[in-house]
Amino acid sequence: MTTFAEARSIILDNTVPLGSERVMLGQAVGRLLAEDIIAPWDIPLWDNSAMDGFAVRAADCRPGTTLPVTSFLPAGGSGTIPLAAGSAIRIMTGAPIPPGVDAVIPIEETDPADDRVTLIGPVRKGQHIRYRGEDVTGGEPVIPAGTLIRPAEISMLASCSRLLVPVHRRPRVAIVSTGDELVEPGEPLAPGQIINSNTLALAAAVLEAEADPVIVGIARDDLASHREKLLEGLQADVLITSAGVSAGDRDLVRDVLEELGVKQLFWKVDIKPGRPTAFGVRDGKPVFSLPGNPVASLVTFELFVRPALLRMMGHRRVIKPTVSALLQDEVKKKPGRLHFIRVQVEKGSDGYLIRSSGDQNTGILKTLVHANGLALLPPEGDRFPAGTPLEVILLDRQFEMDKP
Ligand SMILES: Nc1nc2c(c(=O)[nH]1)N[C@H]1C(S)=C(S)[C@@H](COP(=O)(O)OP(=O)(O)OC[C@H]3O[C@@H](n4cnc5c(N)ncnc54)[C@H](O)[C@@H]3O)O[C@H]1N2
Ligand code: MOO
Repeated sequence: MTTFAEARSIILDNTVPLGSERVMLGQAVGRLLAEDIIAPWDIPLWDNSAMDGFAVRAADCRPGTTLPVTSFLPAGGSGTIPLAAGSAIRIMTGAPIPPGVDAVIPIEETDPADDRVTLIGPVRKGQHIRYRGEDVTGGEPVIPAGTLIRPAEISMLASCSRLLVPVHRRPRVAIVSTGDELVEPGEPLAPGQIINSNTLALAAAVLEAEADPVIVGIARDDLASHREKLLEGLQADVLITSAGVSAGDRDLVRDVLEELGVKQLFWKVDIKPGRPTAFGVRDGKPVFSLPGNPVASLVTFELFVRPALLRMMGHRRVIKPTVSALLQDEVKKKPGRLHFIRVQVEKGSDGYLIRSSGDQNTGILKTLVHANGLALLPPEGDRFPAGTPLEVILLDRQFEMDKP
């Protein structure tokens, strides 16, 4: 059987970043830059004042000197009128430095009157001037391809007037749930039927990974319905199916995917939950077949699908790091498989502490609701006493935030 590490490397060996598209600057946050950005000009574009105050020639200035104020230069003023020797120009932060000026005196360091100003302290040549190009030189690479665009990158792109930003495409991720027993949430439930929670849960997981979910609907347990829905799903960049991948008589997913040209690269991974997971490709498109149990389907999304989506969006770091945490109460399992148990993580004074969030049966969804981490129980062990250090995947980091 495929090990967890093998499964993950098969998946990542078969996913590549999608091509690029151009998006409006205002929509680019959270995307991954697809090209290097080169500054088209110097930033700032001209010498300008760093303070509200007076533009002067340092050589004219001594403590106690009074200079006539000849004009006023607001930010956005053109700053082309030269400073006459022995005078001062009232200047605002951001206004261009007029010819002849070599220092700016902040208003607090002066004694201003209507049309003149008296200086209080000494003035150093060059003080409070922001020089052209001191931040960025035109032609300089300012943001490399592959960078996650945050508000800081938006600010730099705006300063370069890049209104259309080249970013990696977000994968469109088709979701097909399978099973005759499924009814959509809100519909009346006949005996034996179950509510299709996986479609919306997986769509939410896709959204949380910042990709675009495409809900295809439910494939019923017959070949025609499977063919129709799976073929529709294969039009997207990624296909995720839910259920119908274990050993049941009606588990048609893998057969129909094969018929539709999907090459299966593994089926069954040596983990719990999530053993029946299958993965394949069709013309380079990844196809994930996740188990139907709601817990197994979300855990396998976290372990296998999310890293692949991140890679497709251009992320270079795609695997959540694990943290080490001390188990607070004993847990047991059957030896043999790697288990991912749902745990509650908290921060103690000496590091992370974990305890099981409840019944670890794959059918128990509540335990996932109450969990904020998945702890790895190594295959060989069967008893993990309190105090055992375990690796934990943090599902969310809310618990690390401080309360006001
Ligand atoms: N003989 C074997 N039986 C099973 C095996 C096995 O290896 N041999 N594996 C078990 C494991 S582990 C899991 S997990 C499940 C996964 O099976 P499938 O992926 O084929 O899923 P189903 O059997 O169709 O459904 C399992 C379970 O999940 C519920 N389900 C299905 N779809 C949805 C949905 N969209 N929303 C909510 N819940 C859903 C379904 O009703 C079943 O209760 O197989 C074991 N059996
Ligand atoms: O592995 Mo199944 O995925 O236990 O529920």
